[in-house]
Amino acid sequence: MKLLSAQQIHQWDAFTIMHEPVASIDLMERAAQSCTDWIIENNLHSKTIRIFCGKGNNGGDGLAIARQLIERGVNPSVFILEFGAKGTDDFQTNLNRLHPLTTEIYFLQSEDFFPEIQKEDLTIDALFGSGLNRPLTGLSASLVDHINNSGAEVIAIDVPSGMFIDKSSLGNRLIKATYTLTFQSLKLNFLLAENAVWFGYVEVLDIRLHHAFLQEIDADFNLLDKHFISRHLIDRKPFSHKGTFGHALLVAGNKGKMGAAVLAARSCLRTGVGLLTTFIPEEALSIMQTAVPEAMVLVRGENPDLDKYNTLGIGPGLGTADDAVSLLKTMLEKYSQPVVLDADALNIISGNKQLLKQVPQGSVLTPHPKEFDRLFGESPNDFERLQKAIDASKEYPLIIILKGHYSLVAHNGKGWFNTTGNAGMATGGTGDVLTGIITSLLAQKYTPFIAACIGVYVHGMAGDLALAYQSEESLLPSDIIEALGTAFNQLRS
Ligand SMILES: NC(=O)C1=CN([C@@H]2O[C@H](COP(=O)(O)OP(=O)(O)OC[C@H]3O[C@@H](n4cnc5c(N)ncnc54)[C@H](OP(=O)(O)O)[C@@H]3O)[C@@H](O)[C@H]2O)[C@@H](O)CC1
Ligand SMILES: [K+]
Repeated sequence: MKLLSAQQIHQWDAFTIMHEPVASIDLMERAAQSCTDWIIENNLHSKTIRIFCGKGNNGGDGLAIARQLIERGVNPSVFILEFGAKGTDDFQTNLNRLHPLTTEIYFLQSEDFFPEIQKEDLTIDALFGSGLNRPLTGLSASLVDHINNSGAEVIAIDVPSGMFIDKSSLGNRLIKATYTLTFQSLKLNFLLAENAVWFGYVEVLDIRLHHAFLQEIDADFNLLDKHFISRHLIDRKPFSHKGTFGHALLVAGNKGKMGAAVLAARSCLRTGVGLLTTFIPEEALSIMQTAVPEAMVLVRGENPDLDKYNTLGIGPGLGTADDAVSLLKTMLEKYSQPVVLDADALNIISGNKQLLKQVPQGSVLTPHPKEFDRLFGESPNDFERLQKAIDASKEYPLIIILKGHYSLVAHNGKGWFNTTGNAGMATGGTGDVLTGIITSLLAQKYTPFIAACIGVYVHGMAGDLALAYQSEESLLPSDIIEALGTAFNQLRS
């Protein structure tokens, strides 16, 4: 699923108007109707409702919602923010349609006109939508403060006012929404942690924009979906044998950090690798052989023939001491197939940036935001970090997974967001599980990009499935590993 920029969203609107065809005012009516229906279905219409409108089409939506609520026996009051601009045509038409039905329409020319809002009221924010082109100031900003300070629940129409769709809103004056009803599809702004406190619960309302438009446009960002993942799973043929599914070498673990190696080994095996060898410190031999009897073990100091392996997974629990640094250097010098680099492997590279150039083409890096910043430099906000990940995927022939609530797979200058997973997964060890999964997929000869996509998706999906018998508090990385089987079964069904 493509994620569109603000400009593309306006083009989609125009495309639908031309090709359905539908009049612009009727498309607004449809959008407003989906909001009105949602408000009634969720039983929010019994509250005192105050609708705040700008004079663009977002405000037009607000006016249409007001009329539709009146037609359903609800009596909202409407407040129109006067900020000098002339209303759009559809705003004006809806204002004309509303006038005969109510006297509760007020124009806000200064703060003196702001209405009192009780905590128990419901406010609808239709001030600014995707047409926002600069941060809010003056009267608009004061109105946003007034609404936020009331403590009343807020439904933001399309986007919380003050929030940009496709650039950072950090430091902007923003409506703090309880719910955001956004039209047709998720947008980039809803995928970033820095915006999460402002948009509340997000519901995507289908307003039947023309699907043909999506085939025509090129999007920089996409959402991974189940269909895409299922389509790329390779069948396990009846006559296959363990050699068919590759041999992975997992370079992981150090004193006090063998748990990371064990988790990565177990998730690698549960993802279907044919053979797994772990390359661990000698003193941890019995830990690994006991915890993961399915894995073979080589101990550090031995000199493995790397050509035997279809891929390497390097990093979980490795540490960053000198022995780990020289081990990573040797691996990168000797091995030329795509590998997975995580955790301490990334931290070592941050301290030895020249190593980045030695990482084999097609390798998958899985940094969390802090690791990413150490590798590629700090960013003032989430949008810039995202852009840096995209830029790095152009500069280096690598796949970069920027981990987060919606992890981003950056490849060849484009980004794919993962949609599975939950807050319970924000705990130590889940990254090791992901490394094991992707290492396994690479060994099975998935292309690195597909391995990264399937990896993040199935990892999050297993985390979601594990919530059937765990809570977000109690979820452990081992539960994710246990649920991998169900996740793969569901993806193949
Ligand atoms: N596409 C769809 O799917 C559908 C979209 N629909 C709806 O249309 C909405 C988009 O409407 P829109 O384009 O008229 O823009 P909107 O956000 O109302 O802003 C209005 C004007 O405000 C101005 N302005 C900007 N920043 C400002 C600031 N800081 N302070 C003060 N003024 C500022 C700027 O004008 P300017 O001042 O730059 O001339 C801008 O043009 C969309 O979110 C959705 O609700 C549905 O009805 C149908 C289906
Ligand atoms: K809004």
